[in-house]
Order: sequence, then structure tokens, then C-alpha cells
Amino acid sequence: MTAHPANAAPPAPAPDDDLPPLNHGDGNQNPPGIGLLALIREDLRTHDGAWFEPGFWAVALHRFGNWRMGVRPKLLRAPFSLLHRFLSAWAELLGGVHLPYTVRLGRRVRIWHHGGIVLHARSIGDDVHIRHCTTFGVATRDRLRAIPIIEDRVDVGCGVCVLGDVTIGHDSLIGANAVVVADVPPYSTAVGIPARVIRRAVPEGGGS
Ligand SMILES: CC(=O)SCCNC(=O)CCNC(=O)[C@H](O)C(C)(C)COP(=O)(O)OP(=O)(O)OC[C@H]1O[C@@H](n2cnc3c(N)ncnc32)[C@H](O)[C@@H]1OP(=O)(O)O
Repeated sequence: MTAHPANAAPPAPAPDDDLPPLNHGDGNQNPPGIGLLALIREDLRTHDGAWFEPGFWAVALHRFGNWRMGVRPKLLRAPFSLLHRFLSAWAELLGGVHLPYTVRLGRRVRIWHHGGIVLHARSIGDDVHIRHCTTFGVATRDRLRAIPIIEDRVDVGCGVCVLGDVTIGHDSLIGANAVVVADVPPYSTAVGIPARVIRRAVPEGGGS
């Protein structure tokens, strides 16, 4: 005998229901308090004026994709969203940097070199450095919201993977080819697979 719908067990929660939704929709992932052009000029300075670098294209297009022009109606954004999708698809194809518009991206983020870079993070802080063949993303396909947070001033070596709902604490260094699957505390140097902290350089006074 089947249970009456009113008595049926509630559906099981999805494995990542404990995590906040991704930053889709109308949210603006650009840093507050600075206009689009000033932001892109700052990104260009961060990339040493190298406007031809795919890392700069990826960051500038991300800024453009989140530009809201101070108007709310989505209709006005639609043509720009399409343009953004088209340009970023081409930039990704040519430069090998995938930086979704849903990532909350800090100021002065520098992407060195290009190729094999996939940055599906919840947020990337200010003054973060990223190199070729770096991946930020999910650890398993059943937890699609479980993606990393990269705090301010993190320096990510080439070939690094940061997987799942983990946080790389600010002012940390991640060694080349490390695979990070657990939180890294601030001011750490982490290396290896799985990454382990080999050093912590907390400034005098304890840092923040
Ligand atoms: C074209 C380009 O130039 S692109 C730029 C490429 N460069 C990068 O990506 C920079 C990434 N930097 C690194 O990987 C560095 O080695 C760092 C930052 C992790 C560590 O540098 P240092 O502080 O000088 O550490 P140091 O060289 O003293 O090594 C400390 C220990 O970690 C080990 N180690 C260092 N780097 C790594 C690594 N990537 N993976 C595994 N172990 C490592 C060392 O063998 C050493 O081990 P031991 O104590 O058992 O001898």
C-alpha cells in the first residue's frame, strides 16, 4: 500500500543544501565603491599594462559581465549579458582562462601566464596571484555548491588544484602542483598532494 501524499516522507535534502547558493542572478560580484572603468584601469596596472595578456582579458571581461550601470531592470542588461557571454567564450578559447561571472572577485587580482586556468571559486580576494594550469572547483559531482574561498593576498603557484568547500586563509602561499582539499590557515605555506602546511609566518602581534 502506498502512503497518502500528505503522509509521504519529505524529500531528502540535496548533499550540498547546507551551503549557500552560488552567486547567480542579478548579484554584482564587482568590488563596491569603484566604477567599471577605474576598476579595469587598475586591473591593467596590476597586469603591468600588458593589455594583450589573456589574464587581463579574463579579469576585465568579468568586471564587464558584472557591470550594472546603476539600473535594476534586467531587460537593460540583457544585450550586454549576451555580449559578455560571446566575448568571454572567445577569450576563454584563445587564452585558456575560465573565470565565471559568478565569482566574487576582489581588486588587483593578477593572472600570470595562461592556459588550463579554471577559477570556479565562491570568492577570490584582493591582491591574489594566480598562475597557469590552476583549478578552483568542486571535489565531487554531488556537491556542486562546494567550491573554494580564496582570501586576500594569496599567492597560488602553477598547477594548483583547490577543491571543495575549503578556505585558503589570507597571506598564504600555495606551492606549485599542490592539491588543496582542506582549509589552509592564514599566513601559511602549503605544498604537496594532499597539501600540508610546512610553514606559518604570522606577523608579530598575531596578525588579523
Ligand atoms: C614561468 C614561471 O616562472 S611561472 C612561476 C612558477 N612558480 C611558482 O609557481 C611558485 C610556486 N612556489 C613554490 O612552489 C615554492 O617552492 C614554495 C613557495 C612552496 C616554497 O618556497 P620556499 O619557501 O623557498 O621553500 P623551500 O624551497 O625552502 O622548501 C621547503 C620544503 O618544501 C618542499 N617544497 C617546496 N616547494 C614544493 C612544492 N611545490 N611541492 C612539494 N614540496 C615542495 C621542499 O622540497 C622543502 O622540503 P624539505 O624541507 O623536506 O627539504
